[in-house]
Amino acid sequence: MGVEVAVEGLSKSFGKQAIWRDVTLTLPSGEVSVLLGPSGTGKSVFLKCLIGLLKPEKGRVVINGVDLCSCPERDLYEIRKLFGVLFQDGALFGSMNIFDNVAFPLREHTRKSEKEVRDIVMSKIDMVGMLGAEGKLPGEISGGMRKRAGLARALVLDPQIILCDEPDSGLDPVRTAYLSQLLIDLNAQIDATILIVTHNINVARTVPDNLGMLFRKELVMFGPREVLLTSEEPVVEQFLNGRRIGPIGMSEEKDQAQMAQEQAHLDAGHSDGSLEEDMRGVVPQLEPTPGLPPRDAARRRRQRVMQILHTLPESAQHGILASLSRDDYDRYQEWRRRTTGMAMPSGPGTTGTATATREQTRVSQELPTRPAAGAQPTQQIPRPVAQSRPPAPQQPQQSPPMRPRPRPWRREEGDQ
Ligand SMILES: Nc1ncnc2c1ncn2[C@@H]1O[C@H](COP(=O)(O)OP(=O)(O)OP(=O)(O)O)[C@@H](O)[C@H]1O
Repeated sequence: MGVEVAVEGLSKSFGKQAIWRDVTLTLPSGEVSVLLGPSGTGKSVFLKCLIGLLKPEKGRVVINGVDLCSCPERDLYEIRKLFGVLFQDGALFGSMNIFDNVAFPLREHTRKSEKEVRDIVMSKIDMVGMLGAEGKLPGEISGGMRKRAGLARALVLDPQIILCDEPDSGLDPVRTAYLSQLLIDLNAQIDATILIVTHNINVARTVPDNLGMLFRKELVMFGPREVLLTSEEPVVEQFLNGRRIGPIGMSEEKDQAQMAQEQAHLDAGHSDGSLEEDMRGVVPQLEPTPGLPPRDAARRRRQRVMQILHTLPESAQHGILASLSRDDYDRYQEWRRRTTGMAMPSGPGTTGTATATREQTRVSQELPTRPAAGAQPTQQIPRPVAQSRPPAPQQPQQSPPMRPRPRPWRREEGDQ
């Protein structure tokens, strides 16, 4: 299983330029997380700090009890072996064929025989669906194939943590969808902790268990995907919908005068370049391809999130509950009544949602029989960014009864 990555109070600057400060988040073991953020907010810098390529001024990155920011070089070397990194451009050696590119880390860092190297390399090339292309040079294959070759190379040392820097950059929407599926399939097969940095909204909506965003040199939020996907923070709404109207400008931030000018332009009936449709809301998460094992991380994550459900904003609770089957909902309801004496918010629990899977049918055995000691949200709860709004209710018993939001993805009767 992948390992947890705990980031505590991390701050990074280059000279006088602060990139971000006081970033705290946890990548839960084996789960898939996505980090969003406008260009230049320091997402790539964050990945480099996680792997110890850049040194932050403050804070800790703790993996297996070792702080990468302060440990001796030899410990850092060992910890780095846990990582596989997919760089933005694939970072393949142009003069080597795909086989040799993928074999490179094995030949550099292990003493495996050529027979062993061949077996491992071919299995990873197979995993990313590139059998037959191993003799080609990077210049002879498409951008999407280069990404997959880069992924095969990232996998070759059996990493427990995989970092992907904009895996979709330069790919068309269809290739991006295939790559998203590949990442979920990989997670099902190897249960590695995965962090993806991207601007791609479809990837953000459909791939991760957890979702976060960097903006204005801060981590705006990080937590279960439903929190960000249902957030009303202006920066999140603007980013997910790709609007010009909002706090993000061409050079990251705008001043009030520019915001007023753009609003007047919109009020005058001009388009701001976005679609009418609101891209917020929880849509079904990708499932592993049929025939692959279910994702263990999804089961663990469900259990974890159900324990912190009452601490999440109401709209996120709706999104989470809506994805449960009736049985799962009833089971959780019973557990909650038994352990807290509180009733669940009303709403979901109809059978056969689109996210009800063979795995979800097992959840009834998996929900906790008692709350985990000191169960806390593992991540930050959203903070107001550009505008403040009343805080979401923290205790379910204080919440008004919830009405389920429309669930366009709910399965029709008769669907499998
Ligand atoms: N080694 C470096 N030395 C000085 N400044 C750097 C260095 N690396 C990155 N930066 C600066 O840090 C800032 C954040 O860069 P980064 O590449 O992390 O942004 P990003 O969010 O990944 O952007 P994009 O989405 O466009 O890829 C930029 O202003 C960049 O110029």
